[in-house]
Amino acid sequence: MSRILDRVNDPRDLKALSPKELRKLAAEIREVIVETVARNGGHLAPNLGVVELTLALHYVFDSPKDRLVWDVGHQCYTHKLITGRKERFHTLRQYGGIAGFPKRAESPHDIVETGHSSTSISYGLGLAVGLRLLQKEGRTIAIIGDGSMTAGLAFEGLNNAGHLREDLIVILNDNEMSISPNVGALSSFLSRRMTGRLARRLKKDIEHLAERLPRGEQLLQLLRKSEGLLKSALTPGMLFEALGFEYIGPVDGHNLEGLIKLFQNLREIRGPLLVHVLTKKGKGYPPAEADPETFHGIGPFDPTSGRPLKEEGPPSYTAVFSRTMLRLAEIEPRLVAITAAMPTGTGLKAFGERFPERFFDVGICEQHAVTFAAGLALEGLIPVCAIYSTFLQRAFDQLIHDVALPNLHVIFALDRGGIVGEDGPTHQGQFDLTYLRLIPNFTVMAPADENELQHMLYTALELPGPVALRYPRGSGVGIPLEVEFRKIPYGKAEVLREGRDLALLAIGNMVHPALAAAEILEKEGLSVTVVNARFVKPLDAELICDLASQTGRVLTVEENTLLGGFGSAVAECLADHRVSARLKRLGLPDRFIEHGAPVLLREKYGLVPASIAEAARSLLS
Ligand SMILES: Cc1ncc(C[n+]2csc(CCOP(=O)(O)OP(=O)(O)O)c2C)c(N)n1
Ligand SMILES: CC(=O)[C@@H](O)[C@H](O)COP(=O)(O)O
Ligand SMILES: [Mg+2]
Repeated sequence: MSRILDRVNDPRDLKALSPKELRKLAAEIREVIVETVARNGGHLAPNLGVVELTLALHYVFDSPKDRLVWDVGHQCYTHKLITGRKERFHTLRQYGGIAGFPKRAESPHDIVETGHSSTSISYGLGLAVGLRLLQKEGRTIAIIGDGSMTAGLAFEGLNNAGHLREDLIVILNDNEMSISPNVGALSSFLSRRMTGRLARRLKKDIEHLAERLPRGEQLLQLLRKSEGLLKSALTPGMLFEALGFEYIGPVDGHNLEGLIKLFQNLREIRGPLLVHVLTKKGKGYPPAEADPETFHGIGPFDPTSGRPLKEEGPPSYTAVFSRTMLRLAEIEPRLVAITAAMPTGTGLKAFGERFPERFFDVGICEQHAVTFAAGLALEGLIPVCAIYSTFLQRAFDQLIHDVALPNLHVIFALDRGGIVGEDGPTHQGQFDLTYLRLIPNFTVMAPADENELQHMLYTALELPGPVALRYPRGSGVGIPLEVEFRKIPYGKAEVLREGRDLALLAIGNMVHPALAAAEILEKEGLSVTVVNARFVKPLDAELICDLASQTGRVLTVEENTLLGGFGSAVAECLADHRVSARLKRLGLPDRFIEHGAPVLLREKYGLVPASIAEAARSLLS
């Protein structure tokens, strides 16, 4: 039987479909999404939750003339399927295939590249003003989740849009979930249950007050009459209306015909509008509905059972970080932990369960997380801020101004440093060594393996000022974890193997590939010194200069942009100490790294033993 999806090559094709056909299309789309994500991995639950919402938006609005801006963009699969990409959808997130996030190069329907949250309202407002000033036709619609709405940036956008009174429609996709259950006062405010309770409590308080006032009976009667008004004033609308938005909702985000009618009506309304849509994360696929956190972003799984196809292997760096935090918390009562809405991804969930008083999920608020940590440090606590490398970019000024300038002892655990893979350019942790290295007072470390990670975290507890340690996504190297914690000597690199011909200086997860490269070269009669640099800042200048003088040839390797990273630090060190040596730097080029399996990307960018050996040969020739 032919699918309705086969007849949809462009959003305009939706208009020819009956309500029944649209509902069937939604079911077909869910099937394709489940099947594809089960094979390739991806963001399943967020996408299953917005199938009807996406169809209704594309049915009513005229994309790309009307600008649909998806916040984060992790929920854009239905959008991709109906905007001419269904034939290539099976390549989702694979190297050379369709990206998991909106991508301008893929389609004119993808208005911006996204991956980081909470940008849609600001982007949308800019687009709306641009359309008006340049007298172009079109409406702007920003679709933002309740989790993403917790960020300051979203409120900066709302505040400005309410002031400008611009034609901007904000769709708040409220599923009461971030990746984990959504947190914070805003989340409670949005929640319908709280609204009812709050309304009842407020009514009781006012009645109590009225009883004690002169002419209180009259006031009470008035109050009883205006009960409906009071209730509506206490819906989430109150907040958005105060910010200058017309509030509509909450409405059922899975009632396709209802959504279509609503959007048709409000298409004609001008000014800033906020439509509060209630959806269910994982809708239509029972395992994802039951456990939306696991199915938020997932690797390949068995679609029948919903069970992940787990690969056996060493524990991940995240798991080792998680375990070490639990152990350190037992010996250091001042240790506290902060996550910006990523308790599971960063491995801090276990810490939160074991030490709820010492754990803080601040929402998708990296900037706040960093300054909040600074406040904790000012009072003498030792905060560990665990934030993915890519998301810490958000808090660059907070790192400099709020933490480093007052030289506060905050520890930054940067997970997902280097290549992350299938999430692509928005998520690669390719800049951290560079953006941290340039900040005064910072110590910047990267462990060679999971065992060194635990020792570095232990060491970080006693180092002065801000300390960052960055480690990669995925499995460790398989090095057994020593039971006793050990201090890493401050600013000291470690010589792992000695040789005459060349000094191979590696940082972080490039240390083991460097050792493997040295093995290859040894078989060819070339003798290489391999150094685990451990510190990007302070650099072990003495050792580096000695080795450069002895061998005359230095090869650096890092999984970071070559601009201003570890290799640059070595080049500066040699220049500053007037040591002349032939220097070659391996690392990521000055471009955004595309999506694809990490093993393919490392191969492509020359960060595997064979390429490191090849670079060493060319330096020696
Ligand atoms: C700046 C930033 N921090 C963290 C993340 C990781 N992240 C991606 S989606 C997400 C949850 C988003 O929740 P919500 O907006 O409600 O969307 P839902 O998945 O519930 O549809 C988080 C924390 C991110 N993408 N960007
Ligand atoms: C959309 C988003 O930003 C997150 O869901 C991210 O994809 C998680 O990445 P990990 O799978 O590496 O935790
Ligand atoms: Mg949500």
